[in-house]
Amino acid sequence: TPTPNSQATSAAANEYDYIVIGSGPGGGTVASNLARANYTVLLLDAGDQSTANTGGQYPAQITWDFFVKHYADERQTKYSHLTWRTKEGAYWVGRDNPPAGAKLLGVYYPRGATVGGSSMINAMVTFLPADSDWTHIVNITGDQSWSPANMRNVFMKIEHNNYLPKGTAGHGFDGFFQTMMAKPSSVQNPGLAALNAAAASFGAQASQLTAMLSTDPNAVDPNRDQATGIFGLPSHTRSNGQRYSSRDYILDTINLKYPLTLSMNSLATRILFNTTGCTTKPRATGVEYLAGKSLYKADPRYSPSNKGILTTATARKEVILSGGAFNTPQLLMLSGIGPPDQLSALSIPLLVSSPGVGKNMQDNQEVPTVGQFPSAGMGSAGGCIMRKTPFAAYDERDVFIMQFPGVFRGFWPSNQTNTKLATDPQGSYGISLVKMHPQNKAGTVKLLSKDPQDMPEINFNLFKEGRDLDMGAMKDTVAWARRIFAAIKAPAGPVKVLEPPCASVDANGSCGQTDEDWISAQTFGHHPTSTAAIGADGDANAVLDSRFRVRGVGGLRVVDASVFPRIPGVFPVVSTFMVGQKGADVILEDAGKGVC
Ligand SMILES: Cc1cc2nc3c(=O)[nH]c(=O)nc-3n(C[C@H](O)[C@H](O)[C@H](O)COP(=O)(O)OP(=O)(O)OC[C@H]3O[C@@H](n4cnc5c(N)ncnc54)[C@H](O)[C@@H]3O)c2cc1C
Repeated sequence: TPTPNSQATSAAANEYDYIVIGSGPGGGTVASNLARANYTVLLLDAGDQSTANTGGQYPAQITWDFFVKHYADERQTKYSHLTWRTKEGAYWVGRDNPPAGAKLLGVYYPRGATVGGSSMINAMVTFLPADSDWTHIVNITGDQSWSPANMRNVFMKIEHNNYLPKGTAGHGFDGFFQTMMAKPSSVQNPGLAALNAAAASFGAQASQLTAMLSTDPNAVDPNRDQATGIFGLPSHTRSNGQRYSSRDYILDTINLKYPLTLSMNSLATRILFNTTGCTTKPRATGVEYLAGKSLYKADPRYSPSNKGILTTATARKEVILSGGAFNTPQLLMLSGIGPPDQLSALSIPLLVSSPGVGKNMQDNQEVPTVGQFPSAGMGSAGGCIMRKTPFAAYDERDVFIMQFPGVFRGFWPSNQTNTKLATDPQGSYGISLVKMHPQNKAGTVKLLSKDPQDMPEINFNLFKEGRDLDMGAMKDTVAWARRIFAAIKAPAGPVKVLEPPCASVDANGSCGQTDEDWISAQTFGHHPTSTAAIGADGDANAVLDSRFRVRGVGGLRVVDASVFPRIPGVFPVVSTFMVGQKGADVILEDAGKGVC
């Protein structure tokens, strides 16, 4: 455990140049960079430095268990892996016939709550967004520093590439963010059969497969966002495959004796303001937090007797909020910045009317198409597939696909007690689609109480907006996956398609409305973004300006996955590390200018 750096605490106790709340890819990067510029920084995280990461599981030591809604109506009850709390206090997962007296919690949605945030529990896929995601920010704000070319420079600045020859265009080799892409030496069935069928669907030959699986999807290429087919899959790992997260960057910064103080087990509860600190608007002056372990109710180890010790810290310059897409809007609202109706309903004094806080939430929707091979096989080929469907919103590729033995149906607590929960038969194989560029921006994070230890209500309101495009692309890809399975012949095949279930598939592989109902019930996600978004001057829903400043106050910025007006690409983590870097750069540019 690192000890606070002696330089960090200056004359006044608990007073720093900057205070950063949350140590994920956004906050961990911004805090480390500010400290590396020799400013004193306090980094608060509600979690600690436990290392219980067993790959794929979500251990209590490092995870917050959120339970979310996909819909506000009865469609919510159709998901087959709903989580319930039994009378005895255990988790029970399933849809039908829960134990008598069990209470429906919702759809399990884990988040990393530890030093390193969700970059400690995520799947580490490192996939740059489309250029148009950056151009969108330029278009709405006029800030050219968000141009795709400049954001590529930001990526090159942070990246420490471990898989390409040094000097490869568009990549960085001297940054902190470790990336790696394994190149397959051999591909075996059943993955080989699935990939060969996929390659053929793009008009490619089986002999090209190994080369395609080694193709860098993050290469700088003007046609990248149109390119479809099979690619390699980079991850944020070291050259030996070990996870690299913002925790590593934070600990390196501390070990190098930069003035970064890491305060773990510290749940921020409110941002403190001097209401006339910037003459006409309030100025953030510090943070109130509860010191103690497992204080948030999403922490599976929470106990009502955990009250914590109320503590304050002062920021001489600025406070940076990086709690992630659920907790950043919660903390803004607890601090009086948010939709006036919600705050007044909970008697929270309104500091700034900001109706966009907790709105605009987006997620990349996933769903597997499940086939059953005649014999079980473990041969996995890795890599990924990109498609462009007729429903592409921005005339760019719009669906990402992974395929592997076994089936990924989303998340549920591993310590659940339903012994009858269906398991997949031998030979099951999932072709999992991830819908990128979702058009639905109707997700919300709303306060349920003014108690900072409570979880907010999280509702993705799926398919409420842009249904034709989002659902159209997902249905189109399910039909494509059925065609892939149908193309696999002996000896690897034939493959029986189990899901989505269908009595009568049409010639194209579609099951029409039945597919639509299945997708609507069984889709899931884990990339929430955009709940405190950057937007144009004059847009009432723009919580931030293009320099991450919270509108209506001085001395407060948001730097995390909440800031994106549009969810970036198919996997948000690399974009969030980039935002951490960009955030630190603009804060340092502004450091001499005063915060008002
Ligand atoms: C299971 C899973 C798999 C994923 N897989 C991928 C993937 O393969 N590729 C990809 O690109 N993305 C993936 N993601 C998403 C990605 O990890 C996130 O988008 C990213 O980590 C968001 O970074 P962030 O800084 O916004 O917030 P987070 O990483 O969520 O970090 C927020 C931090 O803030 C702390 N915090 C919150 N509230 C408070 C408070 N009040 N006081 C103090 N501390 C607080 C939390 O403890 C946490 O450490 C995955 C996410 C999950 C959960």
